[in-house]
Amino acid sequence: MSSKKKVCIVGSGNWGSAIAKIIGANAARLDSFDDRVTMYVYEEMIDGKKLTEIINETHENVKYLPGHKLPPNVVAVPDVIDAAKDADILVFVVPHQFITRLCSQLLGKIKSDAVGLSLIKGFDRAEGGGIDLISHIITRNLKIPMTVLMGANLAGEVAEEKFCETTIGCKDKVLGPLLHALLQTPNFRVSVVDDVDAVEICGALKNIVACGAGFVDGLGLGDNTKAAVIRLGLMEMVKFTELFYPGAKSSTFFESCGVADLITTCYGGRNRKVSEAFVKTGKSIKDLEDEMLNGQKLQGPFTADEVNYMLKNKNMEAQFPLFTAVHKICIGEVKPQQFIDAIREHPDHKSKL
Ligand SMILES: NC(=O)C1=CN([C@@H]2O[C@H](COP(=O)(O)OP(=O)(O)OC[C@H]3O[C@@H](n4cnc5c(N)ncnc54)[C@H](O)[C@@H]3O)[C@@H](O)[C@H]2O)C=CC1
Ligand SMILES: O=C(CO)COP(=O)(O)O
Repeated sequence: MSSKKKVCIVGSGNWGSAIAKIIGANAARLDSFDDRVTMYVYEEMIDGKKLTEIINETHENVKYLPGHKLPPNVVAVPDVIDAAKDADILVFVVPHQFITRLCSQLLGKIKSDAVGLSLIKGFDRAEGGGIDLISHIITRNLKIPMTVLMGANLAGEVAEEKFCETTIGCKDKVLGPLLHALLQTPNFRVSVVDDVDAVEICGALKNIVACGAGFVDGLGLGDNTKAAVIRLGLMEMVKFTELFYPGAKSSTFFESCGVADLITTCYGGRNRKVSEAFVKTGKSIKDLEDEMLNGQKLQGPFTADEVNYMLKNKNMEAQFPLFTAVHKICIGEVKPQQFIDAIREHPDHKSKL
């Protein structure tokens, strides 16, 4: 890598724009980074004008993070290859359903010694009936080493610079401090751990639990019920990680990427909000996503589907009743009113004497 690292943010949605505020300001402030940060923007027209032009003229992503100025050194680029080709550090932050296509566009077009940081929460289906981590997909497709950043980070609050924490998963002792410097601010406190896969798995799975929390709210059940759903969801997250990714550290669940992200998403996230409306209105998740999120994308229902694909193939649905119920409710196979019945006999309720 060259001495001043060039950074490209691949994505410009709600979280992509919030993190661009931090990365842009730190890159301008710190000698280790090139001032100019490119941001790949999936082009769309807003009131007859290109979103990239609006961002470059007003320094505001008026669609996905209105009301917040991006640093002027963050440059919106509509072509992902132009945005990424010179970068030493690629920060991936698109809804997970778009990553495979983006990788195929970038293949062979980026620096061979570039490194990646994924902020993407989700999985994809793998051949053979399992699932793939998004960072593994990127490494396999682009042949670059990957790190991840996950945490209790609702984008709007991060953009407002309210105090919070986050977790970077990185095994490399040189790269870890560099990424820490690129991301940390007085109000965005970064811990770096080496349990990379577990950090990412936490970030993906909590979105399924958040849908369950939304069902609880839609059904008018109380805080105790939501706490039970959060706890049972956490137990399933731990079991899933232990079974399918052995070697993960239990301490990772106590980082921001674990229990803290689970809590914030189950109270303030989009998956919770849309799942509540799903119960109250009877409309489909897709229609509600379109109506309520102005182009932002839900990750929870897709993630529940991907996880269920694997659990079903392994005949293990019964061991994960909460993940399974959330999926079946999202696809309309089970009524939301049956959610509590689905977790009433949870395997975690057996006597532990
Ligand atoms: N929003 C949040 O509070 C947080 C989100 N995340 C994660 O970050 C990732 C990205 O989320 P957000 O930035 O919030 O995105 P978002 O939910 O705002 O999604 C909209 C973005 O998707 C882009 N898009 C739409 N169609 C596309 C296509 N065909 N190809 C490529 N891009 C397309 C849009 O241009 C826009 O940039 C997700 O995995 C999410 O779970 C993580 C932490 C916080
Ligand atoms: O991941 C998030 C907060 O850390 C955002 O969650 P939602 O996608 O449910 O808004």
